[in-house]
Amino acid sequence: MDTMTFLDKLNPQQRQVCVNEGNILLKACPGSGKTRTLTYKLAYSVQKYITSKKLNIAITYTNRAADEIKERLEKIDIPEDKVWVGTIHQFCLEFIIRPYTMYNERLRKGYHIIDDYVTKQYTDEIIEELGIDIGYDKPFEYPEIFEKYQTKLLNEKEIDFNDILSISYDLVNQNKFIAENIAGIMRTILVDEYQDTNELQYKILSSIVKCNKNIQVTFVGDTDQAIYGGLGGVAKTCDELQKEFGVKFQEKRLDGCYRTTQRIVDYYSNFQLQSAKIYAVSDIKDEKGCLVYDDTISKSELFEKIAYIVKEELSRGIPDNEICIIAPQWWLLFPLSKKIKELLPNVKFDAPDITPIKYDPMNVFYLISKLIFTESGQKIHLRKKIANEIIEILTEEYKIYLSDEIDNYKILKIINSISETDENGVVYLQKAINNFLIEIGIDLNIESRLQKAYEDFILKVKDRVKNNHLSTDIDTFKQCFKEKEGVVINTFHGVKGEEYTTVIAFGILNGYIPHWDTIINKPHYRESETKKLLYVVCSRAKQNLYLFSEQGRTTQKGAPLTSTDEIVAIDYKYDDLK
Ligand SMILES: Nc1ncnc2c1ncn2[C@@H]1O[C@H](COP(=O)(O)OP(=O)(O)OP(=O)(O)O)[C@@H](O)[C@H]1O
Repeated sequence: MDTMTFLDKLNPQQRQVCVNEGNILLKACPGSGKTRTLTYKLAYSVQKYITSKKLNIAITYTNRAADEIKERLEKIDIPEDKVWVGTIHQFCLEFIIRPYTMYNERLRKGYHIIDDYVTKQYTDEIIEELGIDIGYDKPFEYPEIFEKYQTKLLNEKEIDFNDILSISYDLVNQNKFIAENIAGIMRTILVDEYQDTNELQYKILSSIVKCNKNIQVTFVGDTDQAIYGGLGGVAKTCDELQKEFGVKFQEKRLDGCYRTTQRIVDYYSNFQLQSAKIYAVSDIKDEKGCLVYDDTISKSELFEKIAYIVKEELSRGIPDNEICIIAPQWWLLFPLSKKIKELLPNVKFDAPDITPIKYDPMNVFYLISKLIFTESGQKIHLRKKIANEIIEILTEEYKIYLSDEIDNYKILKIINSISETDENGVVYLQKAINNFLIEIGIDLNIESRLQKAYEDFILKVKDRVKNNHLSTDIDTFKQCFKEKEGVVINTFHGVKGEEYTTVIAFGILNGYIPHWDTIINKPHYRESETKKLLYVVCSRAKQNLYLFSEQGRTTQKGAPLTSTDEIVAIDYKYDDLK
């Protein structure tokens, strides 16, 4: 697509941000087109410097957001070799850790990345060994737990997600040539949801930018949506960014909300911390839609009511992927997911975390599984990329020697020749992975680190199947890798940045939102944290919003949970729930 054609799809303020050559801090309200602008800015930079080999980088907070931007870029036909889109952890792995492994003592002899599942396994073991009761505290608030955990990782040659950041920072900070090399291949760095960026992430990026002040940096976000403060997210000001990066930043804003009706905007403005009036500018701005809050429904009736709402919305012509059901935590969604599938057997559901295999593109067994469970004749380009990634992880991270004849072609040939031998997905997965490894010349009995990672992976799959009462047929496994489709079931945090015609949220109870940890340990942040999360939740809806503080849930000791104070405090004339 020609450059001008896609810029036409932006308003003048958004277009200005796209064509601006300086560094920008863009702050704006939900639905104002921040992600749209960032995507087009990326596309604009590619088109403007079409003959340049330099890369245009977009850093997103989640894998889902990265996929969304990639899809949008695909639609406007942007050459993919000029852009890179992914999370900060993927950025660090791809541009810093993998190419410069030999410059880090800890990584040099091989390493592998563990996820939060293994971290929890380790911390649970350590807590038991130490015999301490941590209550609602986070394990790493106890230095003795943290120390033992670190020793465990060192012994196992493992690194976790935090290590990815700290090792990356050490690499770019202690070896100027690494930062210079990376800076030399980049043209732009755009960061979405910047309010959730932590100090270390800013430092990694600034170490690179300081080596090439021609890199154009853009931070995009909304401080009212800063829901990861607990994980160290900091929304820096323009001055702070200038100090950190050593270059000038201009602050820019976008006005108007393209997503939502004015009624919903006015409602979620009750949770806004900064008082700036938001105007709906979409075609549906004057629609009444539906705005329901119910704090009388009992827990036992809730799932049937939600199923009824979904059915009604579908019958009114709302597409399934325009409806989402959300709750503060995954464990609240497992029983909902099971029940609603029974109640609405003909409706498709997309529950990204209620699947046997967790999305984890940095895990070699996830990548092998993806090749095993997806069609061999489709998306050949992507399959080749995954095969290359598998070779890279095995040789670079696990330091396994593969014979010269193992290339992406051979990997795909082996995977494609594996036939379905078992109806049980878990058994088939194990057999297929083992066959594959034998065929490429890897003996798990010799490669102990790979064997441990394999066992962790299979254990996690089994746990997920058991805990979520999932079916083990092969189709359930194939489903994990299908394109997103159906009514979305996700957490409040998981739908950040997304939008749906109808949002159905439940579990709005003191103890869940705000979480006990906030109520007990950080009471002074209680109001702001709760309001920010409710602001994010309600601003996902384009037209219809159903909120529930169901009755009948209790604490572990049996005390009833009450409706979240911050929503009860709102004086609003809601629609009746039919
Ligand atoms: N200029 C525009 N014309 C028409 N639609 C627009 C325009 N700008 C944005 N939109 C649409 O408005 C919706 C919200 O845009 P986007 O997701 O980029 O907002 P955002 O500011 O990133 O929101 P959030 O802060 O909630 O993540 C999208 O459907 C987008 O396509």
